[in-house]
Amino acid sequence: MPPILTAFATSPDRGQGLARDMRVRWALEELAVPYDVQLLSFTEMKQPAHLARSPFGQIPTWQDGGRLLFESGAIVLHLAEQHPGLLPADPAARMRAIMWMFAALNTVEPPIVERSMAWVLEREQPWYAQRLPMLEERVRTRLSQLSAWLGSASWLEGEFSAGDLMMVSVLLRLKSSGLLDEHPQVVAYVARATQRPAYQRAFAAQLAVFQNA
Ligand SMILES: N[C@@H](CCC(=O)N[C@@H](CSCc1ccc([N+](=O)[O-])cc1)C(=O)NCC(=O)O)C(=O)O
Repeated sequence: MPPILTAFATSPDRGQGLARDMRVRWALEELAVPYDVQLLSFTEMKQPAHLARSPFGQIPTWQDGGRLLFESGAIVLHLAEQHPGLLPADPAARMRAIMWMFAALNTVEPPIVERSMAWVLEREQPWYAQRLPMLEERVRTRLSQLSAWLGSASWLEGEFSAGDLMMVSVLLRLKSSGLLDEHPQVVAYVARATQRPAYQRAFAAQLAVFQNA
């Protein structure tokens, strides 16, 4: 029985690949690991059967035989440890690639999500107009720092790794914000990654869910 990834039955992003199952799908395609998808409604995600998979009632989760994981970062790391292709063999280089996964999730993603969620939840509030510049400045700071590190390099550390996959997955949430466009080297980095055939296959698969919903 193939491993099972859980995902939204009807993604709120209309198939634009912003839900966090997308980064796991991308890793699976890069590693050529076959998998099935179990689509869940918002209601199903809060039922005991799914809470047993994710205590937070979220997607994605990963079930492979007796192994059960939640957290997209943990799932991608597990897959990258189990299959060659997303982490270097050299221990020092491997740790640097994993370091960039943490940087994506712990340093770059938080201001991006905070800005995005403020729009979703606070845009009608009187303080939103005053708060937005501060939120955007925090995102700009990380984009500037990332751009400075990248320079004209193709990837964060030589070869494409799970660190790049996670970083680009995080940056894509800025796709419609205009903030990325202020950093041409970051724009080129994201474009380079999303032109990868594995990304294209993963994107098409999750878009098909929305189109067939
Ligand atoms: N840290 C966890 C976070 C998982 C998570 O946020 N899951 C979201 C879906 S991806 C987050 C997401 C949702 C929608 C968009 N969008 O653009 O529409 C983008 C990202 C979820 O299950 N939400 C339902 C809930 O919390 O009840 C991980 O990385 O796996």
